[in-house]
Amino acid sequence: MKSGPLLRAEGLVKRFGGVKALDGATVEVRPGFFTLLAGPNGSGKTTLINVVTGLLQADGGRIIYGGRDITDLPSYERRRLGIFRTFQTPRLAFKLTVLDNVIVGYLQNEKPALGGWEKRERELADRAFQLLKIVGLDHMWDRPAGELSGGQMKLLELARAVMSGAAVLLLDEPAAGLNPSLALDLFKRLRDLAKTGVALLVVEHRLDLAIDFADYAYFMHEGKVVLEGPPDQVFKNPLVAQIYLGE
Ligand SMILES: Nc1ncnc2c1ncn2[C@@H]1O[C@H](COP(=O)(O)OP(=O)(O)OP(=O)(O)O)[C@@H](O)[C@H]1O
Repeated sequence: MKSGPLLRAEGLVKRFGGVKALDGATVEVRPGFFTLLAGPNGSGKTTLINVVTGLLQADGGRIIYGGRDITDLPSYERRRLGIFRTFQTPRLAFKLTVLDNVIVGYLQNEKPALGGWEKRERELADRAFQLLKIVGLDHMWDRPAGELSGGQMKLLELARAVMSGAAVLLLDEPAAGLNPSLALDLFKRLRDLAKTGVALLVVEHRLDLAIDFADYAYFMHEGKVVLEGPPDQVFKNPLVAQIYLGE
């Protein structure tokens, strides 16, 4: 059974002086779905993510999350409701272990009651370990996070975000700087993470690399969504080549 959208950004408009970075873009993300956001340089992908997280205020359109209009909510409120983004440079505690970095994600959000703490600790460690398995870092659980590679740090950050209660995760070019084989591995992990029920919206230039892993794709051009559908169909559409060639 397919679930409905958890978040819908509808008719978004964002201007920077004379530039319309977003010109009526509409996207939806669903729990359990890896949704791809592609398009050439300057097509508005990063701006869309910034508007959805509340880093930028939209000039038009609205954002509906879990049935609620969150267009005017500040970014920290959106985060509290479960809308997370990751940053280019992972924000980790490099001296703490990989496992503790995931657990810290939970503790940042909630302080369990003192009674029953030991049981709780066990549960949290189990949950954190499950997430590490999904992102392929379980074998590194007791190593300091600072020993991970760049790609692994990104995966750890995602596991921590899910542990912190992320329901929607927005990722801006997570595979930037990774060679194609590592990028494929990352996308496979992202697909597995989405399957746990989180809604992923991932900006990626290299549409062909993500095709086998994403469930749905949007293709943007000049602030608009010009194509959407199954990733392989979007990629095959002649408009994609035309737009990239015309860049
Ligand atoms: N803070 C800003 N001030 C002025 N113009 C901006 C700003 N941010 C983005 N723009 C402009 O808005 C348009 C969309 O930019 P955006 O960064 O969203 O595109 P993008 O698709 O993410 O591109 P890229 O793939 O290069 O990151 C571009 O023309 C860009 O120059």
